Amino acid sequence: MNAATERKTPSFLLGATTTQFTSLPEVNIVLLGALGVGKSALTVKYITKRFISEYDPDLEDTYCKIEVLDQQEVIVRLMDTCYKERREPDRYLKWADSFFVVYSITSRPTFEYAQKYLDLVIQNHRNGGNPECPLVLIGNKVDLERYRQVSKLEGATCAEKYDAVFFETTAAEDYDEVEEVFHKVLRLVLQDQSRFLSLKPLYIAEDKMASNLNRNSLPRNLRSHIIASSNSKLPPVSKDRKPDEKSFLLMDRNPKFKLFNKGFRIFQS
Ligand SMILES: Nc1nc2c(ncn2[C@@H]2O[C@H](COP(=O)(O)OP(=O)(O)OP(=O)(O)O)[C@@H](O)[C@H]2O)c(=O)[nH]1
Repeated sequence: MNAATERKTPSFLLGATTTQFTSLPEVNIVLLGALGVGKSALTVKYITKRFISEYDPDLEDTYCKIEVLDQQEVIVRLMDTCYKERREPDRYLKWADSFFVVYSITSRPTFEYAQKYLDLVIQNHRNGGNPECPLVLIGNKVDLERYRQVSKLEGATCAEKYDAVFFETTAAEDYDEVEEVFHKVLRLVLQDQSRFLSLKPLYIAEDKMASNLNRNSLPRNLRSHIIASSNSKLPPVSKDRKPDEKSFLLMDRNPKFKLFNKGFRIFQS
């Protein structure tokens, strides 16, 4: 594949590995939250501008999109976790550059559940995770205002407690709102990455890089800028993942991917 064709790759790639885009900045986002809060809906809305109404709650998927943000192309990967993920959090805790903890404003239990995820991420920060990694609390389903159980103030107060960025949004309506949430967070992550690069310029000859550079001494979100390895780009796979759900591993070999393997029904918004 030459450089010209590389740029023609579709802007949304289900679970793509992205060896061909290694010069672009990359941001990995993990979506966490209780069953049915809208993690998949927000993911698919951001990737495709469409709203899903059906889903398989037992599946985890990773999506990739080449985003143009402030005239700069950025590789954005989203890991849409399933509720079983709290059983083996290390996989996504190490992979993420930002965490979206989602609850539904129509369900107080999901708000309480969200706080368990916030605790988990904070704990990870304390145990050596990147404390600059933006933590984002999202109250979803604001289109269902009449069923609201969690006030905006409660959401904002909770976010403040965890030093998280707070948004209320809906996957069911305007795409621009969802896009804005992602863009704000991407800017935060990218600012952090560029701050690090400006502090620690790397003057390492390319041929010596792989042997001399201690990849683990860099923040996790910068490692992929230094060493291009297709396997390092793959998100770790949940042990709960069903054996036949390997679409994201197959992506490099089959660019004519199926759009979704969750059996989503998609409606144009
Ligand atoms: N009205 C409304 N419905 C939503 C919204 N987001 C998601 N839904 C619906 O809520 C249900 C659950 O959404 P999902 O996106 O599958 O939720 P999830 O958090 O991924 O759930 P799991 O995969 O089970 O963890 C689906 O029927 C969605 O169509 C929203 O913003 N507004």
